[in-house]
Formats: sequence, C-alpha cells, structure tokens
Amino acid sequence: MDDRDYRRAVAVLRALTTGTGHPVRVPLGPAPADPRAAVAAVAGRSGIRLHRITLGPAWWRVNLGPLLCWTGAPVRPAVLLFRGRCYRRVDPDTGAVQRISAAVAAELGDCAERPVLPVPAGTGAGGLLRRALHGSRAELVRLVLAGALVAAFSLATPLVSGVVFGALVDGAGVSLLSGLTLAYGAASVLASLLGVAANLRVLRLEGILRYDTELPLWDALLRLPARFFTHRGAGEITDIALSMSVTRDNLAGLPVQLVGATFTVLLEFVLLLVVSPVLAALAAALIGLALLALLPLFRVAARRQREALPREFGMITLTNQVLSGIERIHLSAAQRRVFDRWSGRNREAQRSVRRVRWAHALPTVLASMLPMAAQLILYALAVGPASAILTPQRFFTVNAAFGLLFGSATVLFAGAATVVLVLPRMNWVGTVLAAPRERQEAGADPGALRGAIGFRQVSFGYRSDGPALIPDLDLEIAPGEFVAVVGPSGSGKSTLLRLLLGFETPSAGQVRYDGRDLATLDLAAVRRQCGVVLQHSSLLPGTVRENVAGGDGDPAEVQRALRLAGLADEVAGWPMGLETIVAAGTSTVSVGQAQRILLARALVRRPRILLLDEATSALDNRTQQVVVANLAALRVTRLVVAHRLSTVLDADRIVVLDEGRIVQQGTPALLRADTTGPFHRLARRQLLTDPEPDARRYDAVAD
Ligand SMILES: Nc1ncnc2c1ncn2[C@@H]1O[C@H](COP(=O)(O)OP(=O)(O)OP(=O)(O)O)[C@@H](O)[C@H]1O
Repeated sequence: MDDRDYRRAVAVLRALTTGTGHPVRVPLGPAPADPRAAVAAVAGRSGIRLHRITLGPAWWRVNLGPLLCWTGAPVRPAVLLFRGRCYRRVDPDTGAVQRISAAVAAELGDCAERPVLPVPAGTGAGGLLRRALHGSRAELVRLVLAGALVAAFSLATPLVSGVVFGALVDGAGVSLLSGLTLAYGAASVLASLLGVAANLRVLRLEGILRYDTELPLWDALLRLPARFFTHRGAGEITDIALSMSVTRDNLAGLPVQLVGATFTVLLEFVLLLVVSPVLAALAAALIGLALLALLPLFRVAARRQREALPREFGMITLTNQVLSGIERIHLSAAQRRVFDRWSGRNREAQRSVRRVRWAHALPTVLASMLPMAAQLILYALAVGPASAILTPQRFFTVNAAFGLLFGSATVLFAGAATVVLVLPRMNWVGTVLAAPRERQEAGADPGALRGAIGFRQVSFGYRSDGPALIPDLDLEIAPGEFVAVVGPSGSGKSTLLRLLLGFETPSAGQVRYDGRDLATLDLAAVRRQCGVVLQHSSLLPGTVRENVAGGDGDPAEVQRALRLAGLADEVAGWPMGLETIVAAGTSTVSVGQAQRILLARALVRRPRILLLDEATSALDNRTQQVVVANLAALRVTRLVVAHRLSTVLDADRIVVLDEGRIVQQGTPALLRADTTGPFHRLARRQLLTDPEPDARRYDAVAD
C-alpha cells in the first residue's frame, strides 16, 4: 500500500463514516510505516469492523463485514470498492443508501462492481426490475436503437425483392440486378452485425439483472421475520428464492427478439401503407383477429400456471420431508404408504405441468400458422380481386413485407405466451418483496448487556383473532441468574424464548433487556450477545469448527466453547478433530454430540445471556452435570426450557408455566416441598409417562 492507496483508504473511511456519529479523524498525511494496520485502527476507532482490506496495483477494495452470500451469511454494511471507486454505502437496517461524496468518487476512479442494495419492503417484482435497470438506461436505449436499425435494414428485403423480381419479369439488365444484389448483401451483413451487437447488450443487461434482482431478493428473504417461514413449506420458499433465476432462464434472449420483432412489425406496416393502404389494412385486421383469438388462450395459460405452482411447491416440500425422514419411514414400515402418497402427488403435479405446457403450446402453434395464412390470403387476392393493383414489383414487395411482418408478429405472440407463464411466478416473488422486514427502523445500541431480562405485562397470541396464548406475563430475571421454565407441552415455554429473541412481537407489554424495551433496541446487537439453542436447532453441513464459529472462528475460542459444552476431549479423539464433517441428518455424530456442538456454538461468542430450549435433552446424566457445572461457572444469565425435570434441579429458580401463565415459581427446594403444587403434579405425571434411566432423580422430585 503506497501513500496514494493509504490516502484513498482513509478518504473512503471518512466518507463512509460521515453522519454515523463516529467520523474518521485522521489527517491525510503520508502513509505510516504499516498503512494496513493504520487503516484498520482508524476503522476500529470509528466503530467500523473492517472485514477485509484487499489492495492490488490497479484496484483495491474495502469490505465492511461479510457480504451477502449464497450460504445465507448475514448482511452487514457492505461497500465494494473496485479500482478504487466507491459507489455508495448501504445501511443494512434501514436500507438507506448513502452516496459517497463526488470528490471521493472522483479521486477513486472507476467502479467495476456494484453493492447489493437492500430492497425497501413493499417494492413489487416490477419495482425490483426497474431498480435493477435504473443505472442501465443508456444500455437499454442502445438495445432499442440496435433493434430499430436491424428492423430498418430488414426493409431491404421487401424493397429489393420487389425491384429485383419486378425487373426480372420486365427483363432488366444484369448490371442493375448485380448492383441491387450487392446493396442487399451489404444491408444483410450490417443487420447481422447489429444483431450480434444487440445480443451482446442483452448479455450485459442480463448480467446486471442477475446481480441486481437475485441478490436483493435473497437479501430481502434473509431480512424477513422468522414467522414468515413458519407458515410456509420448504417448496414454496425454495421456489420463491429461485424464481428470479428461473424467470431469467425462461426469458433469456427474449428482449432482443421482442425489440427486433416490434420494430419489424411497425416498419413493415409503414411500408405496406405506402405500397398499398388496402393491404396494410388487411394485415392490421389479420393481426387484430389473431390477438382476439389468442387472448383467451393466454388467460387460460396464466390460470393454469397459477394453479400448478402450489402443486409444484407441495411436491418439493413433500420430497424434502420424505428424504429427511427416511429413517422414521423405515421404522414404521411406511415405505408403501409414503410411496403411494408421493407418487399420487407427483402424478397431480405432472398433470398440472402438462396442462400448463398445452396451454403454452396452443397459442404458440396457432400463432405460427399466421404467416402462412396471411400469405395464402395475399396469393388469393393477387390472382383475384387485387390483380389490377398488384403489379409484379408491388406483389413481390408486399409478399416479402407480409412474410416479415407476420413472422415477427408470431415471435411477439410466442414471447407473450412465455411472459404469461412467468408472471404468476413473479407474483410469488412479490410476496417476499412486499412482506414487512423484521425491523424497519434501526434501534438504539444496547451497549454491553449486563444480563437482566424480563417480561413486563406481556400479552401475545400467534393469531390476532383468537385468545392470547400468553395473557399477561410478568417475569424478571436478574443478571447471572439461572431460571428454568417448565410446564406441560404447549404451555408457551418456547414462545417465551421467541419473544425474547424478537422473533415474535408482543401485542401488549414489553420484553426487556437491562430494563430497556426490546422494541426500541437494535435487535441484531441484542441477539449477538445472546447464546441460543432453540428446540429445533440443527447442525449446518460443514465441519465442527464451522458449525461452532462460522468460517473464520478463532481455534482457541472454538476449543474453549467445546470444552464448556463437554465435547472437547471427544472431538480431540476424532481423526479429523475440528475438521470432522458433520451435518444434520447424517450419522457422523450422535444426537448428544450434535446437541453439544450446538451448545458450543451458543457459547463461542462469550454471550452475557444464554437461552436454551431443550438443549441438553439427549445428554446422559454425567455429561449433563459436567455441562451444567461449566455453565454455572460462567456466571451468565440462563433461561432454560426443559422437559426433563432432573435437568433443572440446579436452577436458582424454577418457573412453572401453564397456558401461558406462571402458576408457580421458586427455588427447586421450595417447589419440591409443596407436594400439592403444580411442579409436583408435573413431576408425577412425567414419572408415569416417561420412566427414563434417571428416574431416581424424578423420585427425588416427586417425593
Ligand atoms: N408459529 C406458530 N404459529 C402458530 N401457533 C404456534 C406457533 N408456534 C407455537 N404455536 C402454538 O403455541 C402453543 C405454545 O407453543 P410452544 O412451542 O411455546 O409450547 P411449549 O410449551 O414450548 O411446548 P413443548 O413443550 O411441546 O415444546 C402451542 O399450542 C403451539 O401449537
């Protein structure tokens, strides 16, 4: 990094931090001895976590945090600087785009990459497309111009063929014909070159569209509240996520064809008007008639596609379910039943697809008959009523013009049939774009949390029209306290954790961190300080290290977290150690080991608060005691949801929940002493229904 690079880096940091309350304060002097470290230090002082600084001889780039990527990594403020120029800074929470000052941009040169711009909630699929094409107006104009020129050159065909064939009929000399042939050849070559140029434009536009529609769609998906996904099948989500690329593949090459065909239709029509207004009127009438006949077919195709899509989603969801539950299917010997169900649904889905294909093919085939029909009508007119006005030259001109006009009209109709199929898919994309993001406005920085959490007069129900699941809850948990929540199935224990994490919003009351309402805080900053294992958390495909700490975790921290989770020794004994590949649904690790990897993941960032939902249910008693002792030594706040009552006897306080209400709370000793209380009843019931190996400890509870 030389002086100039250093000055650029600092200038960009300065521009990035303008208005953030942490402006960069360094003079633009000569580069220090270690400019890279100096830039990182400047960024650190300014509240920016520099993820990577990459510098090359002719280009350089500063990334603030990981970029949105296909693995679903969180979106952090991202600025891509390439060949030194920074387009804009994007605030990931508000979506606000901050332009970098013109002076900085001018100094920094040319930009070759574009940042991912979050789409504001409510933007439709059309809006996304318009946004994506916003900076490409010049490109679009060139595409249209190229299409117009290609169409203009194609006028040569009817004009030249009229003159040539007319002249041949009249017995004209060779010199005239060869001159015309040369001119025609030149026009054809030019038209072909322009066609190639237009296709190249489209390739570029498609590249831009790919980047500026797919990535913002993924970005929007990742920002949606968790409940958006709970009511939708995997098929629907997968299809929505892939819709943009499916759409792009379906429409590939279509823009060039449509632009060219539109201009050809218009220009050939003008030519016909000049040559023979009557035949021009005939052509217009034929196209009008074709349109009238095809419109109802387009409607049918659109309706069938709308009906077919949910079936397609259902099939993907069912296939996922079958493949992920293959062991359960074997255990219950349900292969035949599952196969019948799968093949029945598959038949239905295939039938829908066939109906869509037919509905798409029919207008396309009918439209392809149009040029021949038009030509036949022309021939009939030429030998019949129009023979007087159609001189040989006129006839050949009109004949070629008819061919081009109706050929292009066919292209337009076939294109429309494709677009009609794509639109319903785009409506599904619209549902993602229109859905409110998790939190629209940026909340206040919670700072380093002390660990006090609580619910103040919280009411909540998953359905706004039904009775509240949690009618009116008050619960305060002090920093460092270990509180266990127990209660019958469906009493709302997991829902408490979802409320604490901001996945659900209370209809009344406050969820509180350090006495502050979560609704006013920066959700991401709060979550970063919580170690969480939810009931259905599962491992990600990858290594143990990646599962615990992501791609760039400090190995020492990973080891520490594994030690706390009681797994370090076991992992050390595996041949691949931390690099052992694990994944949900595979048998490389046991359920208990998977639970401890998840626990290590929750612990690796040294959280102030631990929220655990059935996080140790598969551990044996000895391992469980080790883990509980390790967690106790951390002195962090713990809110633990557990079914196995033996796992909560070390808690500072046990809260018994029933139908969303606290029906009993106190120290384990107090609750055990109350032999008529809800905790005792719960323990007895559990002993009857679930006589597990550690029943002796239940006995201790139930006695
Ligand atoms: N996303 C959701 N949408 C609608 N209802 C839900 C949702 N999640 C949970 N519920 C319902 O809310 C109630 C409480 O669920 P919750 O998972 O909080 O109970 P729980 O006490 O943790 O149960 P368990 O001990 O069986 O895990 C249940 O009746 C459940 O069906």
